Amino acid sequence: MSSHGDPKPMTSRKGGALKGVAEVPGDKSISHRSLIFGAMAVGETRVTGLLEGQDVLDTASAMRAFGAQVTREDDGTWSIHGVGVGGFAEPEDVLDCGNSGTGVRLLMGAMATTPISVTFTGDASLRSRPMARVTDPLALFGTQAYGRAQGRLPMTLVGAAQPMPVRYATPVPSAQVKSAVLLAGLNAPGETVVIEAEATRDHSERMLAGFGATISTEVTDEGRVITLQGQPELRPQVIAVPRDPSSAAFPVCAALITEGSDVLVPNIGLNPTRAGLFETLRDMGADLTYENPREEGGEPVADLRARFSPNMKGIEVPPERAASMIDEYPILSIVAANAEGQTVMRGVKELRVKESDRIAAMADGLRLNGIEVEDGPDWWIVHGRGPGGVAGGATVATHLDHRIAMSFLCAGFASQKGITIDDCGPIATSFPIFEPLMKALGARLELSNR
Ligand SMILES: O=C(O)C1=C[C@@H](OP(=O)(O)O)[C@@H](O)[C@H](O)C1
Ligand SMILES: C=C(OP(=O)(O)O)C(=O)O
Repeated sequence: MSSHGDPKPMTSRKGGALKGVAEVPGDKSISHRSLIFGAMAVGETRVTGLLEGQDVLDTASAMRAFGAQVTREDDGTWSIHGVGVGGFAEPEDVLDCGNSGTGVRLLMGAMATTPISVTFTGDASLRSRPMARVTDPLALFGTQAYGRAQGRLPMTLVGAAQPMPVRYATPVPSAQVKSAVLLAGLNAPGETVVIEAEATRDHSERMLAGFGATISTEVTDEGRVITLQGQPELRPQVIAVPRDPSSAAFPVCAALITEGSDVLVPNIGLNPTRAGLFETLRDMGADLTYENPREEGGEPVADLRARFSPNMKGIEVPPERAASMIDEYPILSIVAANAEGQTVMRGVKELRVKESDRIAAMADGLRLNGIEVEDGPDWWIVHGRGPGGVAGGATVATHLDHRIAMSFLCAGFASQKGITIDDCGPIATSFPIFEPLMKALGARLELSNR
């Protein structure tokens, strides 16, 4: 939904320690994929723990527009009656994917090899993001795309009537691009191959195998070579969505920087393609432990315990770790501001094409609140001032970006004068219970008057 209400400024302030158990919502990436793969299976897929954030709800609406039956039961279980690979109907209206890059790019892939026309749009943030990274490889299947200049939404895609399978090496490290090509490959005869030089989150590969597709990954000199056999019949699944490590990052990091804190964040997936932030925090000297480590649904899972860590040191984040923590750099930079010394983040130009230019948005907000930041096209350096070193006192522009909003609210808990963000509305895209969850830990958050 691109209709976004009036901006809602919010202020966070230093209160007491954060304490308690933080039960964060379901994983956003796995939630989108549960709905999309469920809609492409034949029969009923049942999903528990689905993230009911706006991004995922917009994908649910899109699946209904494609002809799948998607319902939510009173106990919170979601039921998807799929139409099968190649079975999508042509939506009668424009598909509004709201704020969600994952939603729009995966949906483009999913319809690209079915002969229907679909027009996609989104909010002001999504309309400014690059789509050619997806429509270029989809053109190899025979899909046509007509959008605004520089491949911007709104954009109409005409699915290929006689798709050819594709072999494609992704030029950017992006699970969205990889997944779009694999989804398109589902309805192309023969083998579709995606090659990625750097490993990105592998939820599509794992879930497609679970739905009965023939898919394999081989690690070669070129990188990861993923091969999918086209035109499978996908079998419906029962899916328990694990909790989102990208959402867990907020209570974890808030606890590390807020004096006296001790927070348990149970049941977080530690898939190595997602867990880079937690390794980085431990490298900085964070008191972050993995309790009760176990396997669930084939994924490593643990309860994260984060305690106030007054001795954290800035580090050079290994660039090869970037893809496994790409959404976590904004909150990492807040931890970096509360650590001693420089934190250097390189190889992160993808941050410039997220919901906002995240390097610019974080650098601007940190500088306004008393922290020195240097930045270049694909790198930035935060000069930490140690525990409690963020002065605060300024209002930060969040640019329709949920992660910028949550990061600065967490910064406020450990700041001297508090921090105001111009709009907390976008938080509902990925973490609709952020405010009550943080307040239950003892955080001071209040809607501010304009
Ligand atoms: O595939 C996914 O579910 C996602 C992939 C990442 O985007 P890119 O593929 O653009 O890096 C990430 O930033 C996004 O939040 C979710
Ligand atoms: C980049 C993100 O999401 P998307 O690309 O789906 O909008 C995110 O959630 O941080």
